[in-house]
Amino acid sequence: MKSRDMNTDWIATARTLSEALPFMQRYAGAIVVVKFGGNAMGDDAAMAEFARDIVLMRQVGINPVVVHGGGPMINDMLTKLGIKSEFVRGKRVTDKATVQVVEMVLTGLVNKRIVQAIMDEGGRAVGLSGKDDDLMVCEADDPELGFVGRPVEMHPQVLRDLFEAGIIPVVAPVATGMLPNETFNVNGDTAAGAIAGALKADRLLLLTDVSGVKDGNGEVVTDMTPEELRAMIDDGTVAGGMIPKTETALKAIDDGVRAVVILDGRVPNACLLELFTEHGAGSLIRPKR
Ligand SMILES: Nc1ncnc2c1ncn2[C@@H]1O[C@H](COP(=O)(O)OP(=O)(O)O)[C@@H](O)[C@H]1O
Ligand SMILES: CC(=O)N[C@@H](CCC(=O)OP(=O)(O)O)C(=O)O
Repeated sequence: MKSRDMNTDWIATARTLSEALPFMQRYAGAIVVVKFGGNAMGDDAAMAEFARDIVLMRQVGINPVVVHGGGPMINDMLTKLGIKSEFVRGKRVTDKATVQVVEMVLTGLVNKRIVQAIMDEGGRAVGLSGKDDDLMVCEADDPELGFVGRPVEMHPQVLRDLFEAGIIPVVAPVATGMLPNETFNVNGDTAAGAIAGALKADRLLLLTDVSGVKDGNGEVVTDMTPEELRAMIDDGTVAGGMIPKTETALKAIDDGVRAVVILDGRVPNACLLELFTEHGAGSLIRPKR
């Protein structure tokens, strides 16, 4: 197995290592689900850095699960194939031809790129989709959206088995249905939330291409309750791709996830900054204590 020296740049970003250690101890044994959005992925160097963070999380005793997106990569392939695509409320309208491309791109190109990056950084990763071991079973979300799935049944034991074996699961948001041969395209945020909820995860980190949830003045709200976030969705402050993300956050908290963070995945060491520093990163959503 290939192995590289552990990168410790983030320690320079964290104020001191002594600041990070208590957080590392606090999170030992924790389940952290990380949604890695297509817009947050960046180039090979950024991918390697993300993978290094995930491997470091595992090395300090966290059980990370990576759930990825890949919207821009699906767009590229659909364009090459001359298939038009549109989004309604942040979700891709998905016909039969589109769902085939989605499965091909997400479970093939994108999933394996992330698995390989984690392996290159000295971790152990296994890629799967919602179809594997029936991890995520869906039904149609909305007739207007075609083969877009809403998770209705989760079987997360396969993820616990992988934790036990020291393996980092990397999940593509493609799912099976209740009927034979059904395939559903699931929004990556929705899939990450369903997985985090099924595992009652300690943290759900939603990595995206903005620094957090912004208020009407464009300022990132660093700490909010589910009720405050609901109000921002209802008054239209939250729009586009941020809608499924924030709806996911609210549902995940309802399902028993302790806290959700929406943060900029393009920032170096974003996950480590959030988990292992006092100030954290992005927008933290958690119930009032
Ligand atoms: N209130 C808001 N705060 C932050 N971003 C918002 C807000 N409302 C809409 N957005 C948009 O949501 C986008 C994030 O969603 P999306 O592009 O689907 O991300 P990803 O590909 O990472 O899942 C941001 O780039 C931004 O343009
Ligand atoms: C139903 C739906 O919209 N599915 C998404 C799945 C990928 C995804 O969520 O990618 P990002 O996280 O990069 O946006 C899509 O087809 O684009």
